[in-house]
Amino acid sequence: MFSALRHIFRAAPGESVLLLGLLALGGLVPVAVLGLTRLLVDNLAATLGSGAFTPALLWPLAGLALAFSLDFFLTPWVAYLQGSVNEKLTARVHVLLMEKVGRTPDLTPFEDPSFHDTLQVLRDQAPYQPLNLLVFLGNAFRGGLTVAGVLFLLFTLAPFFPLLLLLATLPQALLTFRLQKGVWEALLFGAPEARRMRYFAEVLLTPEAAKEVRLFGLLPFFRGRYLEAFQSLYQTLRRARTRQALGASLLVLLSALFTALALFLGLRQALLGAGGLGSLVLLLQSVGSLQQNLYGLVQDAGMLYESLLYFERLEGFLAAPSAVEEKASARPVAPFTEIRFEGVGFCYPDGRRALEGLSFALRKGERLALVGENGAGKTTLVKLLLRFYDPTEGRILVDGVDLRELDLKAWRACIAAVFQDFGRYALTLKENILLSDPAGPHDPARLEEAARAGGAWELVETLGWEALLSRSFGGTELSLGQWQRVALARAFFRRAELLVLDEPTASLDPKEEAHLYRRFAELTRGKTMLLITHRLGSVQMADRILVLHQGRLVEEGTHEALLGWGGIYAELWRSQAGLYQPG
Ligand SMILES: Nc1ncnc2c1ncn2[C@@H]1O[C@H](COP(=O)(O)OP(=O)(O)OP(=O)(O)O)[C@@H](O)[C@H]1O
Repeated sequence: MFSALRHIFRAAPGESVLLLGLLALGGLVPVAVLGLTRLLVDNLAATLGSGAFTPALLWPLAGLALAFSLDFFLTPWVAYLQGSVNEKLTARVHVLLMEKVGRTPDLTPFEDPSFHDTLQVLRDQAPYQPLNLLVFLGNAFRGGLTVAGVLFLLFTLAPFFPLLLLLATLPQALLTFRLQKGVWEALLFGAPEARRMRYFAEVLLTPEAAKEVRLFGLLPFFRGRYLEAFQSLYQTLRRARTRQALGASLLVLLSALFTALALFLGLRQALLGAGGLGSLVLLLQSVGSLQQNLYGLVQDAGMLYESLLYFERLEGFLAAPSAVEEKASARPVAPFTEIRFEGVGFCYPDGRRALEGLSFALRKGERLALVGENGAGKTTLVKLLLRFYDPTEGRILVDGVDLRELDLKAWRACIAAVFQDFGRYALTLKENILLSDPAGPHDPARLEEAARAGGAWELVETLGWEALLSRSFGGTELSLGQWQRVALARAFFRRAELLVLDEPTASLDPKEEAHLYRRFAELTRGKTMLLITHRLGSVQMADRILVLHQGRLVEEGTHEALLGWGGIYAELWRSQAGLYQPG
């Protein structure tokens, strides 16, 4: 509760306080109406037949008129403030999620299905759970004040009235609380299905798979998968909701019984002549008002509970520790002379082994190529070097210091990379390049140098720096090879000591690829480079080649030495060279 309130106040401090004030005022209006009605009726009974409008009648009447108009006046302003606080609160929740996920230094959470599930639920419900919290918290607060005020008025008639009416509603309140929890848990429990539903819908609704969907006629397949997941989630939710509705209906009987008893006792008291006429009117009105307000309160409290659970879940998610620890006393990073892998092994969180007993050194200024079949562990090695994961065995030393001891941000600042699945951002061409160093400086000469290095200068000349690279936002769409040039330019724009290129030319045409590799010596002057590629023609320019096979380092040497060795590299080379031989 406290954490949810903290979020509300942090999101919109002034508006939340104002909202609370208006709600309190709104909560007291029905109590004032009841009290004034009683006064009016009692005073009317005393002056009945005189025909005179005495101040004793006019004051309560004016009070009533004021109370009714206050109620009308408050409604739009409460809605205004609720809307405004909700927008700010929703944005705050999204920013907190983005910050948490964006600041997590490693990729481990993405391996965990429960991380995706929780994130999905938190994102899906972000547009309405904060609003629910506000509305139901507001209603519960206002309803609570009304109920307390009415109970107090009833208490002045006889102490057993409030007691009976509480008995009529309390069990229902408790049951609603318990069952609401069931619905929420079912929703969370059902989250993997919800995530699958979203995925199957996205396959059909987004452009990524649009070509295959049409060519292979995949609509029935993915629609079917979507409906299967929906049925499974729906059954779980329906069971929980049925239990809730049945339980609440049964308790209505109990509630009716106690209310009837209270009414009977009230009438009996009036018949026996205890209290004035105003007291009888107060009792009759209070029963209706209490019924309505208490039932509303119970409903609101149940919904409020669900929202509070949402915020509890959000807090847990935000507080979850990361697998890659950033040391408070991290060592600063100086330009390195050697990176050494020492008996490095790695298993992914699902237990899959990707690397084993890997030992080698990468020296400053060296151009090292990594080759190996699909799944040999090349990309995993890069992920460890960038500390997206920590090795599960052995260590990586930078000039003798364990990578885990180094300041992570400063370490990453030394590295530029083109990943296999490089980013394609719906931003301008210029922004797509300068993203590798968003803090700048972004002088035109530096940008041009990077664009030329990556082979993207032609694009700049044709489209212009400010061209928006996204069809869905009304801009231009690039071909995959053009996107790869932009990704290369981005990597070259970063002032980095170490350049990591994972299949950097996979989508380039042969002319551009050859052009790039011919200029490599110039482009990587003064830098250390790690190149992963299946195109063995291009690794000849590397100073040294490492061959990985099933996660192990099996061969190491220059192109000529490895060819002479006659091992896996020579075999890969021969099979690739064979593709270009006639016959
Ligand atoms: N996130 C992951 N979770 C579990 N296993 C993974 C994950 N990523 C990769 N692997 C497994 O680790 C092994 C090494 O994968 P890696 O991506 O490093 O290979 P690679 O040599 O880069 O392959 P390719 O040439 O196809 O890019 C593979 O068996 C792969 O299935």
